[in-house]
Amino acid sequence: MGAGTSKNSDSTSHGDGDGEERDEYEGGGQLYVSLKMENYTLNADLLPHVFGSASLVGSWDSSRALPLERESTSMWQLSFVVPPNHETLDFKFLLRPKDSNNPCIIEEGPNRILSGGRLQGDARAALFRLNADAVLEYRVCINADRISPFDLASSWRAYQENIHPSTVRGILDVSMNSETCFESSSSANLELDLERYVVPSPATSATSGLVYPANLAETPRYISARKYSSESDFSKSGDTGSQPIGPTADKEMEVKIQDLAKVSTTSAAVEDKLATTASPTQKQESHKGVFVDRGVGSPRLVKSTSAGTFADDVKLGSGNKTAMPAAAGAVAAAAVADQMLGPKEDRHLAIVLVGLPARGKTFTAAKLTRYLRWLGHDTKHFNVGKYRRLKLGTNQSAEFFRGDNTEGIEARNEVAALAMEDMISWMQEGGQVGIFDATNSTRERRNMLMKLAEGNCKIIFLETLCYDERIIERNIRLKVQQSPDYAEQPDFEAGYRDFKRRLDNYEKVYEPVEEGSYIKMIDTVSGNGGQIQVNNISGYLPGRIVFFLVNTHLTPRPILLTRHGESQDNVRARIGGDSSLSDTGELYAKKLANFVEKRLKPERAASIWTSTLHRSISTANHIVGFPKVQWRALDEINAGACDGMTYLEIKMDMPEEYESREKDKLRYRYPRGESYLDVIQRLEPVIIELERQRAPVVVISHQAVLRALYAYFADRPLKEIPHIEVPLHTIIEIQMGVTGVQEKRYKLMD
Ligand SMILES: Nc1ncnc2c1ncn2[C@@H]1O[C@H](COP(=O)(O)OP(=O)(O)O)[C@@H](O)[C@H]1O
Ligand SMILES: O=P(O)(O)OC[C@H]1O[C@@](CO)(OP(=O)(O)O)[C@@H](O)[C@@H]1O
Repeated sequence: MGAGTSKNSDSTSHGDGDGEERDEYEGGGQLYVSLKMENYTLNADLLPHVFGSASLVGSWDSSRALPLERESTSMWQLSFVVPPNHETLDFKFLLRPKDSNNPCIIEEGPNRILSGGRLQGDARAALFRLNADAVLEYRVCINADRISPFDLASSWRAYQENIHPSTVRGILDVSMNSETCFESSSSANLELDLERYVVPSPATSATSGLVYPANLAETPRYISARKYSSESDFSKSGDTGSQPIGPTADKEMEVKIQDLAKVSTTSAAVEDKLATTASPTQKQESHKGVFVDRGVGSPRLVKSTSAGTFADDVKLGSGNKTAMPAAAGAVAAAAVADQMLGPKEDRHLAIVLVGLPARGKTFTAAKLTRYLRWLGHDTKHFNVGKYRRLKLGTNQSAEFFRGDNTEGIEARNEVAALAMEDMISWMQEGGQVGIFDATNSTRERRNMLMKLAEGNCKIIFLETLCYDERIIERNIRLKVQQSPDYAEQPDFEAGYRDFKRRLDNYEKVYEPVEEGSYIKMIDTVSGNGGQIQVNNISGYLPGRIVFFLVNTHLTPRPILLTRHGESQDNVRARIGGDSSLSDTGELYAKKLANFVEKRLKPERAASIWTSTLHRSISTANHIVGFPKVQWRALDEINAGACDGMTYLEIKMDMPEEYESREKDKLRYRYPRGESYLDVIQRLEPVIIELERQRAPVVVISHQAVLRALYAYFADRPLKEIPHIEVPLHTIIEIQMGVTGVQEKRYKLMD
């Protein structure tokens, strides 16, 4: 943190403290409430919560109580900030059973009262009556610290210590203005109805939340466009155009999909074609389940046809199938690091999902694919369900999935082998990471896959386990709604019953992964953090994948992306620089503050992230009540020798530079500056942090940076990034949720 201008707070924990400094921070102070509960007799089924009189803690509605987060095996904690002029806060702890059918258990005794920033009474224990004979006791520790905005920012900084935000020109790198610091001019005031400002999102917007992610996975090779019939997955998902729907939909696949309206071939022809794609050997071996206990990372991997030279291998994004481009020597360092420096077997990596149905495998596969592609790793998602539907149709009942249905097992193994063969062929052409998405729930199936992969790629199993019945129930319902398997089942309840039976069939034969290299995600979406277990994982890319998975979760929250208000340099059409806002930009800053206040009011906590440049920091100036964090990583693309010039000046004075950039804007690096690929690499920690945050975040940054960030959420290919439209004075709201990402745009100024 910058200059230590904070005043020390007077702790009022447990009602201690004389309160003489009560008014010290009035008008500027905050009350930082920190709650801890400790109990050594582990009862994982009861989750500590707090509820009380303020809406922040649910207005005495136990269903809206705030959960405490697990800090260690025995300790739970929660911190929140109460506005400076808060009224008395009455609250109580409660234990919420994991099984929602059981009632909450509210602590015994009177309400706890926090008044004028002081806690009344000294109850250091919370007693919960489980039944007539049993009482569960938690040790509690409550701190209510009146602190200056600077202290609050400082504690925020401590919490964020792994972010390394920078300090610039004496401005605190983390700050918080707690009171309105601008006169609300009528022109800056927003109408209360935010919907008025909604503008349409582009056709390529972030819509994964609306599309079942399996539909966006790879389509089997060798199916010529003619072979698509109206029975295919694409027609099920509502696509009738010449391209599959959704942002990632098979953009680079060899098969071009024609206008479905013009295609008359039947699904039988597709089946027929699919049936002939498996090699005879593969067909014979597909379900034998020969046990190949070879672990992973077979030295034979280097035999892959594409494992020849580095230049042959490197493909930045899935668009460029040639060797390294000449464009100004630009290279996405991380995208090639493992290929150049890492172990050879990392060149082709298969992440093989394992798990019962409705455990988030396809969701996780799609998300991981998006992340790795964005980083520049050539990655494809192979969904065996999609292969099955294309080969066998969508109307397989639960019986088909019985563990003793030999025909069903054979058919399922066959489509799995087909998908695996496609994946390996693609890797041999230079593909780097294949995400193989199926239940793969028996050892026999996994052995078959390991055998197919032998000498071709390294396999890491990624098992998703979930023991939270409420989440499983929610997932089942989502699946019945979303999966093409039930697209033709008009009766939801009938679909639901069938899916439950399918699940039972899988459960009977399920064998958790214990072999080879694996990552297990255990209850990672239950809200308590869950666990990630890893076994025999090494290498650059696997490490990165684990780190990504550790940080992602499903807590719904919005991420608001906006450029700074118009700057003086924008008016003069000069790039880069560090100018202040124009009058129009100032007005936007005020409107933005209004917008943020209105939009995020219902949210419990949020933070504002800016770059370290004036125009970004000033755009956040009027936003009050939320911590602000400056990130150097959010600074605009560094235009190096061209900084401060207009595009016309560059064209006239540095024509070669201008032309190089025109030719390959993604890879072009300004002399002594950056390329878009450089920007993407430096934004990776920002993406991880955005994934990790559970509260809303407002990112006020710059055109190039926002193009890169937006591309991650909207799953846009690398090559499109420098051309994505990110207009001034527009807010792109990315809603992260249990079905994926959705986008909404607001334009605040005409
Ligand atoms: N790690 C996870 N554990 C449990 N549920 C998850 C996880 N990740 C995502 N989900 C939820 O599971 C829902 C269904 O996921 P899906 O990927 O279709 O399941 P599967 O492929 O395992 O059948 C998703 O919409 C998401 O809300
Ligand atoms: O990559 P291009 O299309 O040049 O866009 C990036 C440019 O956008 C600008 C405006 O022209 O960003 P900013 O949002 O910071 O104002 C320049 O500073 C920056 O160099």
